[in-house]
Amino acid sequence: MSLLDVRDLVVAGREGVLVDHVSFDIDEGERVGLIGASGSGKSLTALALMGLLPEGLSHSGSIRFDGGELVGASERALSRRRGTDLSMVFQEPMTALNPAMRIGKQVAETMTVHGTRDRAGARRAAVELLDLVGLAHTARAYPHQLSGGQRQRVVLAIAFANSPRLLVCDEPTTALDVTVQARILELITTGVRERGSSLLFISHDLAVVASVCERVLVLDEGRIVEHGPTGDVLRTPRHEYTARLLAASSWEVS
Ligand SMILES: Nc1ncnc2c1ncn2[C@@H]1O[C@H](COP(=O)(O)OP(=O)(O)OP(=O)(O)O)[C@@H](O)[C@H]1O
Repeated sequence: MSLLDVRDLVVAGREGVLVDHVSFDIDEGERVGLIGASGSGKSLTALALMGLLPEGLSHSGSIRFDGGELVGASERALSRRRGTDLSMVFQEPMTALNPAMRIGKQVAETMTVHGTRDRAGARRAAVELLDLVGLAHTARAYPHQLSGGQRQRVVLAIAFANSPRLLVCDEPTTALDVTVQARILELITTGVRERGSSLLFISHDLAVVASVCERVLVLDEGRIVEHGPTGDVLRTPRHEYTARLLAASSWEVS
């Protein structure tokens, strides 16, 4: 059985259908990329999985996580899942951080809120997690005192705090300087590998997807038009849309 099994996911708003009968699954420990042009429905697919769709949008279909149905689950059940079983990293780290709280406390709170550690244990674990992302000295800093890349590393420490079974990353390096992107990608891949977590990785950057993901899904206007092992899809795209995405990208067959 797959860890995540999405069947016929539809996300709709007042203007119509935005994600159109999307189906895919992710196995335990598998790293899957979701690519597609701007507006193709990548973020809405991810937000639906997390139970975080913006107001005015609704979803239907089935999202089974470890056998349990998430569509129609109570907000209480979903928020219990978020931060423990499921974790999400967004493009802009400031959206995930509390500007008025010290970094160390934010990381520790992820664990105390979900009851995975007591306060003293969470404090110790927070220091270790920050150390792992190369930020041991920032526990007492506030988010505005850090660079964008450092903030995204804090977000990763928080995302990994409870060893999620599925990490969803939505363009996690797009807002960052090219020089720090590689570091963030490395932290994501080692983080999921060490914990045996699965990964759904959204990007419009095919080179990044090729370096991180074993399998890829291609979304076009809300529909999955192609999927398969990353190398196969990027080397010999079957769908004309994927070929166009490739032509527009800097990714080169190696
Ligand atoms: N809150 C909303 N209400 C109505 N329509 C929305 C809302 N959010 C997104 N959309 C529309 O849904 C479609 C898919 O959006 P989505 O953000 O999932 O695209 P995306 O593939 O993630 O794009 P990008 O790469 O630019 O982030 C777009 O046409 C977008 O305009």
